Amino acid sequence: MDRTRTHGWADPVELATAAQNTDGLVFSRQLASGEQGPTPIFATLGYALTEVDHGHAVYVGVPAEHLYNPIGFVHGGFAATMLESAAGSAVHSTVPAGTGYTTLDLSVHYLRPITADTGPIRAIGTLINRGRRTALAQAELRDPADRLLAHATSSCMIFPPDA
Ligand SMILES: CC(C)(COP(=O)(O)OP(=O)(O)OC[C@H]1O[C@@H](n2cnc3c(N)ncnc32)[C@H](O)[C@@H]1OP(=O)(O)O)[C@@H](O)C(=O)NCCC(=O)NCCSC(=O)Cc1ccccc1
Repeated sequence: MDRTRTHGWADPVELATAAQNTDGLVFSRQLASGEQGPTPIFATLGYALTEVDHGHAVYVGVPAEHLYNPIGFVHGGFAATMLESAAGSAVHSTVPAGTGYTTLDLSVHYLRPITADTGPIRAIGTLINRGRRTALAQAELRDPADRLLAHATSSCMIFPPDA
């Protein structure tokens, strides 16, 4: 083996405790500023939350060799993971402190291959509908030329404090 990569991350239990006790938009902004994290999955794959507002979130990732599948390009799981994060954060930004949420489904369309030459990619998540118990969001994955690489829709379950 001649290729290696090292990375670090924050204690996931401390992160989850902070997430549960903090307003979703405030916590997401803390992740984006670096006040919280790095989140283990973000650090492991190499992407980060860069921008968040109510119902809107942007992640930036750098496709690289460590993300390749055995057939010569970036594994579809990387795109799906970034899209799930973006859609999930769009929902998370709308939940008050003490309210949990989790992804119920993720439907991904892969439109263009991603390689180490693609450059930094952005996953832009947008809230479509927010009910009391479920929320629907979408996310677009775009390359530096703003071409659509992949698209996802995702629904989330919301857990109010008394649920
Ligand atoms: C090819 C197609 C599926 C269909 O295309 P269509 O809808 O008919 O549209 P069109 O043909 O117009 O192409 C659109 C644009 O794409 C470009 N392009 C196409 N092919 C190539 C190429 N070979 N190389 C470079 N570029 C290529 C093409 O030039 C065009 O760009 P342009 O407008 O000229 O600038 C396309 O949607 C696609 O590649 N999606 C991404 C699929 C994907 O990444 N899946 C996830 C990873 S799989 C995985 O990990 C699973 C696994 C796990 C473990 C182990 C093993 C496996």
